[in-house]
Amino acid sequence: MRKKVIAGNWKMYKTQAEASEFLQKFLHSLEETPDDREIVLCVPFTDLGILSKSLHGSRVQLGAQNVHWEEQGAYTGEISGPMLTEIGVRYVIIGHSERRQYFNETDETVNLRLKAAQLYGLTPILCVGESKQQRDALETESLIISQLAKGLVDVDQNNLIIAYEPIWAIGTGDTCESIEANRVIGLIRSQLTNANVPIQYGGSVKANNIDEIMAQPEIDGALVGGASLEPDSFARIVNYQ
Ligand SMILES: O=C[C@H](O)COP(=O)(O)O
Repeated sequence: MRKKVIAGNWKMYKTQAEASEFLQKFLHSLEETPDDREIVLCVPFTDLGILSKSLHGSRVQLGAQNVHWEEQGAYTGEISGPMLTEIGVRYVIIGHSERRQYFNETDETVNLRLKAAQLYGLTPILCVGESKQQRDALETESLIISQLAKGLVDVDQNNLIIAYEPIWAIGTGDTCESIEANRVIGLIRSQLTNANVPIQYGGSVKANNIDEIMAQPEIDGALVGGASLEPDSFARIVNYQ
C-alpha cells in the first residue's frame, strides 16, 4: 500500500503573522482527517521556525522549498540540509518548475540536491513535468523520462516522493484531466525501480477537484499551490473522500 501525501507549497507567500493566522484555523479542521494520509506544509524559510513550534504535537509535517547540496559554505542565498533538519523540517521540494525556470535549476543540480536531502535525513519531493509547448510537440513522455533518468542517478528510491506537475496547469485553473494525469503518473512509475514511491499530481488542485484526482489509481497525493494558502480550501483538500 503506497503512502498518500498531500503537501501544500506556499511558494513566496505568507509572513509569520499570516502563517500563524492560517494555522489557528487550519489545525482545527484536522480532527476528523483519516490516518491514511500524510499532511505536509512546505513554507518560506522565514516561516519554518514558527511553524516548527506551532506544529509540534500535530500531525502536520514541515517542509521546505529548496536545499543546497553542500553542508555549509559560501553560497549566498542558499540553505543546507542540517539547517533544515535542526528546526524539524522533514520534507523538501526539489526541482519545481519555477526553480528550473527562474533560478537556472538543471537536472544535474536537481540530482545534487536530491542526494544531499537524503544524506541529511530529509525526504525530497522531486517535481517533473512538461510545458505547454512540449506537450503540443508530443514531447511529454520523452521529457519526463529524461528528467527522471538524469535527476535520479544514485538517488535512494526508498526515501522519495515524486510530483507530476504539468507546467501549463500550474496556477492557471487549467487542471490536467485526472485520467491523463493518471496515465502520465503510470509512465513515471514504470521508470522507477521501487514501485512504492508515492507520486503526487500538482497543478490547479482545488477543493472541487481533489476527490476526482485522488480516485485515480496511480495518484498518491497532491502538491497544492494556491489552494493551500487558504485554511478552508486546504482543509477540504486534505480531507478528500
Ligand atoms: O507546487 C505547487 C504547484 O506549482 C501547483 O500550484 P497551483 O496549485 O497554484 O496550480
